[in-house]
Amino acid sequence: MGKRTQARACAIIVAGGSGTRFGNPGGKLLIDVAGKPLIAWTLEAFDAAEHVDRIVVVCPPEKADEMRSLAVEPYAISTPVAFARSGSERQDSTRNGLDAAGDAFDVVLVHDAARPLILPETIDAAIEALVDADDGMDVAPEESSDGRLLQCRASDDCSLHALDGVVCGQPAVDTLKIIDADGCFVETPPRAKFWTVQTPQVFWTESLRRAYTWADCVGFVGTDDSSLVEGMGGRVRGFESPRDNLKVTLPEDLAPVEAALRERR
Ligand SMILES: Nc1ccn([C@@H]2O[C@H](COP(=O)(O)OP(=O)(O)OP(=O)(O)O)[C@@H](O)[C@H]2O)c(=O)n1
Ligand SMILES: C[C@](O)(CO)[C@H](O)COP(=O)(O)O
Repeated sequence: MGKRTQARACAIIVAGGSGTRFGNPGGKLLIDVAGKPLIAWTLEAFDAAEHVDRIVVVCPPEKADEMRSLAVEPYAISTPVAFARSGSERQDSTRNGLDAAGDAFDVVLVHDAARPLILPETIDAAIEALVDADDGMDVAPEESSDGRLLQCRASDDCSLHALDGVVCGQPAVDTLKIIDADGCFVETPPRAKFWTVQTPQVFWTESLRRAYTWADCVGFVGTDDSSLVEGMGGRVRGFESPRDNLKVTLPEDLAPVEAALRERR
């Protein structure tokens, strides 16, 4: 039984990047931000989320002890935390985290360790949005316009759920441009067709597993996990969440993140 829903949920916190664009030699996830290691803020948010039953931190094996002693143990995190080995691409890290999650969880959430402003209530609400989408669902077979199966009744190859995943993000607010090889603008597509998305990205475990199997078969590499589920023909919806869920990517990202965390304290 989950802490509050009937769905058991495991959070996969991907923390295996090198932080090249941030530029700190030891990486960015253990730097002090508003009095705590950056990743400790992220872990505390998942610990405080009522629906998260387990946390898997995916990082280089030689960093796991340091992460545990600096960012887990000092913060009295009560949700069980396990560690898994990261891979060379983010997608490899998620795959390893998914393997480490095991078979006991109905739902998995993939979250960038580098997004410490995530709120427990956003995490819980995103899980509820996925689970509640099944209420009163019609599981009649449904096909997309190009004939891919989106949803069906009982079969090994398709989901019994209304949605395969929900992804935190927002409808785009800026005007978007398509560029040519010289970097010149060639088109301004209608903004209403776009969302910008972040993490957490929440999936039924079996849907994300099938998506990773599909991606391995066809050699698909995406910049987020949702793109694998979309690619296999799954149904994913955006979950509108606070805009301040910034990823610490560049050095200048630190000041607004630190200010927001200090204000929360
Ligand atoms: N092989 C990788 C690459 C990235 N990540 C994680 O994915 C998240 C998003 O990546 P990003 O913030 O872009 O981090 P880095 O890959 O570390 O940054 P850079 O590209 O500048 O090296 C981060 O929490 C990062 O640790 C990961 O677990 N494994
Ligand atoms: C998954 C992600 O956070 C969605 O916005 C993002 O794509 C990861 O960042 P990266 O720079 O592509 O690793």
